Amino acid sequence: MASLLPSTSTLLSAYASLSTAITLIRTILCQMIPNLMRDYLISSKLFESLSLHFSPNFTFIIEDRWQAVDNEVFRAVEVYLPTRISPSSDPHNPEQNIAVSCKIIDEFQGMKLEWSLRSIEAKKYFHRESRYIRLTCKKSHRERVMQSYFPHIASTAQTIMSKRENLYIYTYDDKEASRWKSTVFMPTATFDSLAMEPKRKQDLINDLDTFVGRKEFFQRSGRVWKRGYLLHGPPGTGKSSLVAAIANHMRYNIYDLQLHSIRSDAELKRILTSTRKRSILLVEDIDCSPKVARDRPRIRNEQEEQGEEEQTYRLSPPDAGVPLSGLLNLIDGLWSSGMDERIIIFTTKHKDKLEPTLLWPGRIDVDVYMGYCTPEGFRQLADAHLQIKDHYLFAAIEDLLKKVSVTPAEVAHQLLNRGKPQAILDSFIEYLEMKRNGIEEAN
Ligand SMILES: Nc1ncnc2c1ncn2[C@@H]1O[C@H](COP(=O)(O)OP(=O)(O)OP(=O)(O)O)[C@@H](O)[C@H]1O
Repeated sequence: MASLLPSTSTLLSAYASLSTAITLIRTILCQMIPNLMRDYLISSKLFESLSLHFSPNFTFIIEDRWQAVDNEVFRAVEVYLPTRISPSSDPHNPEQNIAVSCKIIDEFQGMKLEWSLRSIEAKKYFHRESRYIRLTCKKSHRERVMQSYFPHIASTAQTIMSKRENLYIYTYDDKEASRWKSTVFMPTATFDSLAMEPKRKQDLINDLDTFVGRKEFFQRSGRVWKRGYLLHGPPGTGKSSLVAAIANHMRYNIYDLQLHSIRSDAELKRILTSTRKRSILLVEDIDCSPKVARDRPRIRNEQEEQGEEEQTYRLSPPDAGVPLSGLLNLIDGLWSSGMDERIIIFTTKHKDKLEPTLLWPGRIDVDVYMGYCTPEGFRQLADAHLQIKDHYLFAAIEDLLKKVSVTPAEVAHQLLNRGKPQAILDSFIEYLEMKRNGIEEAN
């Protein structure tokens, strides 16, 4: 089994030259490597590279995780290397794996670079297999590797990732492997297909675009490079569709965080730190988040005092997740320690039920209300579903929409009926009239 750890004697003999090398590398990093790549390198455990003192070669070790956090350098290399294996490998598939132990030779600016992927089996059943990548080059090339080759890998990987066809949605799997599980996500919703008041839609798009381009602004002003959105409104008004449209627009993957499936703050911290940059952390229906977890002993005491049967208490799961406040505190702390370039989206059907702390400035930057279908929204939906921009029945429909609360989901459902536009619109008018009569009867 491969081991990352050199023997004590190797360590002692290598120590002097290694510490000099580390100082040198740090200097090179600070002076020559672009910010983005420098972040990558510093966050990786690159400085722990093992260099045999007398060897003409220098070996970098890049681990897949560093202090329980996914290593961005490892990720970039993982995306870059398949493009060096064969022309037939699909550069747009970020999940394409490199075989363990296979050697890949790359050439860059006259340097020969030898890569190989290794894995270390889990020693205990609750450990995970870890992987690391070795890059060997001539010792004399080490500086150029740091100065030019790693930045080249970072920019190539970033280009590939931004052009990739697939987006991924990650869900946390606490039963199988206690890690995020990815599924290809093909969002059909786009900003074009979304029924939303045009100005609000454009403002939102501008806000997202501005966010991407403002890394330096955030750094200069000492602010953390992240953006928080709260989407709220009744069911079926397009909150999930808007999340998909945002992911589509940004080409960001989504991490769908189900608070009830997390057992402790420590677990939450671990999985949050294993999310990747340029992604959306989605926390849906936050008004339903498990607030009871911390309060459970108190609830039990109250129940016991009230003489309720023990069975009532047992109906609630033994460990129903961490409360939203725990998530918020953790996110504040993590974001201020380098978990930047992320979007976090909260959704709720009941903004009024939210803990006021969630709405603190800095946590939510943009508040988006998704409401019932407006005449303008109806026109957008009719265009998307029936490919018609105008019709003599629109006036009657728009008039009814001002009197009846109908969600865009209901409208979309009605417009999906089969038949000619005339028949579909007639039947939609009937539907609206029935709803209006229902409301009037109830009144
Ligand atoms: N604003 C909208 N524009 C276009 N389509 C919409 C809109 N709102 C809803 N829809 C349609 O209705 C379906 C359900 O909407 P969606 O799941 O996005 O609503 P939601 O507000 O997230 O609902 P919930 O709160 O119940 O999760 C969507 O798949 C889409 O077809």
